[in-house]
Amino acid sequence: MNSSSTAVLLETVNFAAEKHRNQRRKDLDATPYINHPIGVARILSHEGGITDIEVLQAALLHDTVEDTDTTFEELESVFGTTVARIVQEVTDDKSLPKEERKRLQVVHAPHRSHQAKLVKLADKLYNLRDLNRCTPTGWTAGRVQEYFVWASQVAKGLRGTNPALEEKMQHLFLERGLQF
Ligand SMILES: Nc1nc2c(ncn2[C@@H]2O[C@H](COP(=O)(O)OP(=O)(O)O)[C@@H](OP(=O)(O)OP(=O)(O)O)[C@H]2O)c(=O)[nH]1
Ligand SMILES: [Mn+2]
Repeated sequence: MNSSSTAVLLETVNFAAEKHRNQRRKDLDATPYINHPIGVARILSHEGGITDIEVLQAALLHDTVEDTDTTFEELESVFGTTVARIVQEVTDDKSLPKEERKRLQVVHAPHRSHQAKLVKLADKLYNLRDLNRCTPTGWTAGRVQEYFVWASQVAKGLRGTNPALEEKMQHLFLERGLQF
């Protein structure tokens, strides 16, 4: 990594950390939310072998618009059109009912760009591992299994994107008796 990409990644992770500063994960420890986007970017780099800096930046920023006051215009002006576009592709429309948002993820997944599919794949892999690590507060075992079933439907539309990540995901689905 050259010195300018190091600086770019630090700017990006700092932006995401400030945006998510008041958010916590749903686990018992109330882990800082920023652990999730950092972990998603780390899966892409460390496990997926991804070096495309705009994909790694989009991974760090992927929940900022969905879950904080960040706008796409803001992302575009700070990080450029490609990063903003990838984040936009992986952002749910929170004005829609939850069932519809979940349905649209399944429908849209196969049509996303390669860069957006990478971020989606790593996002799901992180969240599935997190569910195996501990059950979010208020979730039943049935709700956890339902999330795995739905994630497997989304992940089917992401096949052919990154063999290493897909193989790891496949193991998680097989453990739950699901096809991928
Ligand atoms: N497994 C897990 N997930 C947690 C935890 N804390 C927060 N989340 C977030 O919750 C979302 C999954 O929960 P759901 O009930 O299905 O979705 P919702 O938050 O949109 O209502 C994920 O959002 P997302 O990243 O936007 O992904 P997606 O599921 O919407 O694709 C995930 O990052 C936690 O402790 N464990
Ligand atoms: Mn996420």
